[in-house]
Amino acid sequence: MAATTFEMDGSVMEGGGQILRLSAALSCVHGSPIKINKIRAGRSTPGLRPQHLSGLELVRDMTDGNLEGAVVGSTEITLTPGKIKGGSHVADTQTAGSVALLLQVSLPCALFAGGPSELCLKGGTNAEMAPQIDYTVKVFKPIVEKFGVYFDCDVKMRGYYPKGGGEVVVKVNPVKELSPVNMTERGNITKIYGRAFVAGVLPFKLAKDMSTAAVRTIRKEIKDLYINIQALQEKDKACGNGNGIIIIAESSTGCIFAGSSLGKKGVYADKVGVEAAEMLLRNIRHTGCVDEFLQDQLIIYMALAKGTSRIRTGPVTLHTQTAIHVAEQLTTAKFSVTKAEDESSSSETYIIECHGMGASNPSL
Ligand SMILES: Nc1ncnc2c1ncn2[C@@H]1O[C@H](COP(=O)(O)OP(=O)(O)OP(=O)(O)O)[C@@H](O)[C@H]1O
Repeated sequence: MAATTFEMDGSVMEGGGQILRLSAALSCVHGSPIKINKIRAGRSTPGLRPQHLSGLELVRDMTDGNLEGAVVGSTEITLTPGKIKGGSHVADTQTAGSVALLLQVSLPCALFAGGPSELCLKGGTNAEMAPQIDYTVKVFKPIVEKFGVYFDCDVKMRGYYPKGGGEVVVKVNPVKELSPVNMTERGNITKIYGRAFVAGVLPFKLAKDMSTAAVRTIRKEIKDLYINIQALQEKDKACGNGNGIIIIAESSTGCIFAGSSLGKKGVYADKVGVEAAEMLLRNIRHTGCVDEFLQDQLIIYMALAKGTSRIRTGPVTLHTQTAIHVAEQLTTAKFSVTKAEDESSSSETYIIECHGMGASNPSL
C-alpha cells in the first residue's frame, strides 16, 4: 500500500533551504513520501539553488527513491524515498554551493542505512551562510558524537566562491538508534584557537591580518587565555582564490563554540577577523552550551534520539524554531523551550528539551 504523502510548506518561519533539507532527511528516515511546496519563498531568489538540488538528488540516490519536479528554480518537489542503502554516492553542486549543507541533508539518511556509506561531496568547502567544513569537523562532529553519530571527513580539496571545486569524502557507519544528550553545564572557556587562511593568488599577509585582528578583539574581553589562530597559506589542496577565518572555543565541560567569517571583495582582512571574533564572543558571553549555529543543526538528532535530550542555549534562533517546527510536524518528537531560571543564567539562556521519537534502523 502506498504511504500517504505529507505536505510541507517551505515558506514557514525562516522560509529557507533548511526546511527542505530537514523535511527530505526525515522523509528518508521514515521511508514516507513528502511534497514540499513554496520552497525558499522567503528568499530573494526563491526555489531550489544548485546546492539544494544536489542534496535532494543525493538522498534520492541513497534511497533508490523517486524525485519529481526538482530542477534549479523549482518551488515544489515530491520525494518518494525507497529503502536507504549504504554504498558510495556522489553529489556535485557544480558551483560553490556548500558541501557542509550536502552533508546536513544526507547524514541522517546514512545513519539509518542498511550498511556503511561513502559520500563524495563536491562544491564549496568554505561558503557563506553555511558551516565552513572546518566547523563541521571541529565543532559539529565532536558534539554530534554524543548522540552516537560517528563519521570521518576527509577534505580532499578546498573550494571557494565563485568557482567551487572543493571535495570532501565522508564515511558514515549506520546506527541502530541514537542516544539522547544532556548539555546543560557550560563550565569555563579553557581554550581558544583557530585558523586564518588564504588560497590561490591572495597574499599570505591577509591571513596574518585576519588572525592579528581577531586576537586583538578577543583580548579586549578575555585576558587570561593563550589564543592561537594559525595563519595558513592553502597550497595544493585548494581550488581558486579565497580567504577566511574560523575561531573555536572549548569549555571545561566539553562544549565547543565558533565564530567565523570569509573574505569578500573590497572588505579589509582585519574586518573579516574582527567579525569572526565578535561572533565568537557573542556566542560565549551567554552560558549556553552551543553557539547560534549548532543549535539548529542538533534539532534533528534530538528528534530522532531515543529518550529525552536537554541543551542549554543562548537566544533561540529562528532557524532553530523552524527546525523544531519541521521536526514536530514530521516525527512524534516533542520539544519544549523554556527560559533557564537558575543562578548561572544571568544572561539570556534557554533549555531546549526534546522527547525524541526513538527512530530505529530497520536493517540492523
Ligand atoms: N557561520 C556559520 N557557522 C556554522 N554554521 C552556519 C554558519 N552560517 C550558517 N550556518 C548553518 O547553515 C545552515 C543554513 O541554513 P539556511 O536554510 O539558511 O541555508 P541555505 O540552504 O543556504 O538556504 P537559504 O539560501 O535559503 O538560506 C544552518 O544550519 C546554519 O546553522
